[in-house]
This record gives sequence, C-alpha cells and structure tokens, in this order.
Amino acid sequence: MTPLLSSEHRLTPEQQAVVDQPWDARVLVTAGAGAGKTYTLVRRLDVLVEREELEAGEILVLSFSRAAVRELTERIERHAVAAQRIRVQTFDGWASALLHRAYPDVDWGTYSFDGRIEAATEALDKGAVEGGEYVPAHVMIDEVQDLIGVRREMVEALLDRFQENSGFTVVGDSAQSVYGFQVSDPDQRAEETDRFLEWVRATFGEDLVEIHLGDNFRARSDTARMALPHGSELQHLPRDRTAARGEAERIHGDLRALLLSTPNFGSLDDPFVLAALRDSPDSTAILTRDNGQALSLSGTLATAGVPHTLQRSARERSAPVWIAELLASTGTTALTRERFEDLLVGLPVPVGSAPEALWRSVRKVARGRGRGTLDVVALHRALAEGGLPDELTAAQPSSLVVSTMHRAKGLEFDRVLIVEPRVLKEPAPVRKKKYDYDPSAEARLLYVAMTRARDDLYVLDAPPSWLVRKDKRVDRWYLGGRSTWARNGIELIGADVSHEQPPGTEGLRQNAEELRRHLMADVHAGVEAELVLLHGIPVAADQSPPYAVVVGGRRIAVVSERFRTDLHRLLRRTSHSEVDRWPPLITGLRVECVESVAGSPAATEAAGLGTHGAWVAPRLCGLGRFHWYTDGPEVNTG
Ligand SMILES: Nc1ncnc2c1ncn2[C@@H]1O[C@H](COP(=O)(O)OP(=O)(O)OP(=O)(O)O)[C@@H](O)[C@H]1O
Repeated sequence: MTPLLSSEHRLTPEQQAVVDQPWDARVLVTAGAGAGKTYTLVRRLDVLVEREELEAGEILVLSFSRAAVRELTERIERHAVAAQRIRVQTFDGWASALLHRAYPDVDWGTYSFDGRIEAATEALDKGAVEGGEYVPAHVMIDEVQDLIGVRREMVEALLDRFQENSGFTVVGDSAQSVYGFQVSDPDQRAEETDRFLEWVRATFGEDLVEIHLGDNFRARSDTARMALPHGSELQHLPRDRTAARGEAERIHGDLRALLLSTPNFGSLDDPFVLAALRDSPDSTAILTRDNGQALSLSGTLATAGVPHTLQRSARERSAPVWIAELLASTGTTALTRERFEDLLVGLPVPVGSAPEALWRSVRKVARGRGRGTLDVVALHRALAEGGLPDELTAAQPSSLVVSTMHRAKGLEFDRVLIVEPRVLKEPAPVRKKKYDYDPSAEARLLYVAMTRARDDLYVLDAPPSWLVRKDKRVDRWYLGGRSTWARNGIELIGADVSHEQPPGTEGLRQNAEELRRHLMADVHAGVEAELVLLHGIPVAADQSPPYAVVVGGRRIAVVSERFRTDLHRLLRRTSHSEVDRWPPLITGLRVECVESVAGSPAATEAAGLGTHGAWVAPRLCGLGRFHWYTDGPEVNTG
C-alpha cells in the first residue's frame, strides 16, 4: 500500500511534545479553537503505531459526533501513515459494540441511547470486558469538554478500570462545550461544565502530563480570527453562578457585536446571494441557532435549486446502497477478499473510496471464521442493528452545508455564514420565570460558530421562521400559523419511510425489482419529493392513513408507522379529540439519499428480490408543507 503523506505541517514544540509522549503516558491537552488539536491527535496516532509499536486494534479512538468521526477518519486517511487501520468510534457506537460482545443474547436494540451507555458503564465496572480486544493499550478522546452525564461516567469507568495497562490522550477546550441534545436543564449543564477535566486532574494527579496548545492555525484572515481572544475568557468564567452568567452575557454581547461588524451576506431571498452560494468553489457552512432555522433555509435553497446538505443529527445514520447490493449479489455466507473486490466492481460505491478501505470497514463488524474472509450473515446483522462502522454511515460531505451551530463543532470550512444571533435578554421579572436560556452555553455556542472559518465570516439575515416551531410531543419541527392549533407542515426525519418491506410491495403494487433499479439509477440526493395520501382510512386509531412517497411523478415508497403516528399526534388538538381531516398532499421535501435497509429473507422473497433480506429505500428530509385542498393536477399520484 502506498502511504498517503500529503500536506504535513511542521509541528509546534507543544504539539511535538504531545506527539512524543510514550504510549502509557496519561496526557491531557487543552487548547483554544483551531489550535491543531485534532491534527496533533492524528500525528500522535502515527507515532503510537510506528514508534511505540502498538497494534491498530490496541488503540481506541472515541469521538463525539458522527460528523467528528468522519472528519477524524478522513484526516487519518489524509495525513497518517501507519495509523490507517485505526478505527474511530462514537461513544454510543463503542458502547453498543461492547455490549454485543459482553452479552450477545440481550436485545440491545430495545434500549435507549443512554440506557446502552449506562449498561456499558456497568459492564466495565463489573469487569465484564476484562481481557481480550476490549482492553485498549491507549485511549484517545477528542472534544472531552462535551463529555457529560452518562457518557462522562462511562469514560471515567473506562480510564479508571484499565489505568494499570493503558495510557490515554484526551483533548479538549472548555470554551467549546456545547452539549446540544444531551442536557436541557441549565442547572445540570452548569454543574457538568469542566467536570471531566477536573476528574482527570484529580484522579491522575502527578502522573498526568498536561500540555496547552496556544496557536491558531485555522484562521487565515483577521475576520476568521476575531472571536479567538474570547476563548480564554470562556475557559475561565467565574465559579460563582451569578457572576458567571453576567460575564457570559457580556461575552455573548461582545461576540455578537464582532459578528455584526463583519460584512452582511444578505438574505436568501436575494437571487444574487443564491447565485453566490451556488457558484462558489469554496466549502461553505450556513450555521443556525436551531434546526427550525436550518430547515427553513434549506427549504429556500432547495426551492432555488442550490445544491446543499442539511447536517443531520449525530444520531442519525444511514447505510450506503452498496451494502444491500453486495448482499443481493452473493448467495454465499462468506466472501474472500478477492471475491469481495470482484463484486464491488459492479456496485455503486462512493466516488473515490478504495476497495481496501471498504474491505477493512466491513470486516470490522463481519470478520469471517476463515482467514481473510467476510461473514455475510454478520454483515446483514450489522446492517439490521445499525451497527455498521461510522465511516460507512456518515453522510457524504458537500460543498455547501446547512447546519445548526451545535452540529458544526469540530468542523472547519473556508467560509462561514452565521444567522444573525438574537440579543440575550433576561426574562421579565413579572413573569417570575427562570432564565429560558443559559448565557454561558449561548456564548460558547457562538464562539464555536465563529471559530469554524478558515477565511471568511459573514452574517446572514435570519429567515422569517416565526411560523416554524417545535412540537414537544413528537419532538419535531412543524409549520404553524396564527392560531395555536394551526398545523401547516411537518419536519421529516430519517425514520419516516417504511422499512417493513421492500418499496413497491406495501400498498403500491409495483414490481419491486423494477422499482429497485429505478431507485438506484434515477433517484438522486437532493431531488424533490412529496407525500400523497393513499386513501382516507387510518391504519390504526392512533395513526394517520398511509401516504406514498412520490418522486418525479412516481410512487417509490410508503411512509412508516412512526410517521403516521407522529402526524396523528401533531394534528390532534387534545388527547381526546379526533383528527377529521388529513392533508391529501405534503410538499417541500427532498430525498436525502437512497440507503440500504435490512429486513427478513421472507420479505425479499415475497417481493421477488431473492432471499438475502436487504433492499434499498429512499430517505427523506426537509420541512413538509400541508396542502389541504388539491385539485387534479396538483396531486401527482404517479
Ligand atoms: N503545526 C501546524 N502548522 C500549520 N497548520 C496546522 C498545524 N497544526 C494544525 N494545523 C491546521 O490547522 C487547522 C486547525 O486544526 P484542527 O482542526 O486540528 O484544530 P482543533 O484544535 O481541533 O480545532 P477546533 O477545536 O476549533 O475544532 C487544520 O486545517 C490543520 O491542518
């Protein structure tokens, strides 16, 4: 294999000191944004494998989000020589894999994300994974400032349990703690800030090597650098809660004023602005405060035909189509590497992916019994359980990304457009309400957003999103109206297309094989999609009637039970009332991708697809708009 060794930077003495620590050292690296933390980690991985002679399998790299996993994996591929075989995992992915190994008979799929993390912590504490491959020689963790709650406890259990035989390198910046979905209670959040860093310092005391990286390499312009001085202020907020809030409000105000002093990019209603985004060769991110704004802006871009991706939640994964196609193309239960590569030739693998890297990825979850073979049954199981390696399931990058600030952490772009942040205001005392926001969290979030750019930072006009609201009962965004009850649209999520049976079979009466070919050849990411009511009869008392997914005038799938249930809840005014009308048409959606789905062999057999139990299905995204009245041509029934 020819090692990739492109664009190596000369390390600073501090970066070099991190890289050069022996494998069993306990290293804590702190730094501001863009100080090269992730880059240093990748170089350290190289040294751990090459000079310290650790096997790739002895190194455990844990990262926070799938976006970060992808970024780290890509950087390893670009920069690391020896470390190419190292696997980067999310905390949730690692916990699930550990549980499947330790207790293979338990159905872990029925546990919540946090439930699995808690069970993994218990397994570690009980010594259920002592010995064998789950004892790493070195644990490496990026972005430890975000480790809180059950995940923090799991990592503490891990480092504590294996401290005799393992070293670690943990890296973080407390100015960038943004917990997103993890903690909604501001009090708990304040308690968690810096807790892991304090635990590491207290537990490892004098054995801990603490190194601070002080430079910034990301920002190549003054604008891109403007927020950096506030990093150390955020790292050293006063201990006293009230004082910390006051100080954070001030920092947020200062950051906001700095951002507003940058050029205004304008509004996405402006055709020139849209053209500037469409034609740009640079990587660009549009960062929003919440997903409602992201959905609105993504909808505007889609209507104007500007290609982009909507950054999905760290928890949403989707398996590439070539996995189902691979399963369909072989009748055997084990594949040799040679046979695998032969089959790959005819499969739609992502552009630029090396067969060797794909082989390594699938073998991580489906290593065959024979030497150098792939276990096809285990691959099917991994697909069914959502257990494919993160590098296979991360979304394909695109040059224009619309993302919440939370989901952008750890990423970098040439150009960053930030939706104008609101002014933080204390709640009126008459309402006797607690703060409905956490000033420290808001300030850190804005700091994270403003430090993502290499070159340019702009403000973007906020979209008119007062109609876009969140429904807590279904945990989705929706399009509201003037009255509290008005419901004019619904956010689509990854789980909204039925995976019960192959497309074509459920209520569509189409030839499944012919539809499969159509999905593979003609349905592309980004194309418009709509939902069409199939009939008016609800499937169950707590569900809407079924809808067909229509793309390009053709019905290509049906919605899932989850969608039908959520739509029912969204449209029901109270828990006792009935829904008497269903929108015949829902427009404004897009195909996010076509993905692989695993099901039963009986389902594929009944559909005439073979007995391999896997197929491809579209995945939708966007904020759907209800049409309550349709006349002939508006409803496209395919
Ligand atoms: N010694 C160096 N010389 C020049 N460029 C460097 C050096 N170290 C890192 N870089 C580059 O600086 C940029 C920022 O690095 P990196 O993303 O690793 O920072 P980070 O500290 O992880 O950032 P953040 O915490 O803000 O996400 C990258 O493009 C990286 O290639």
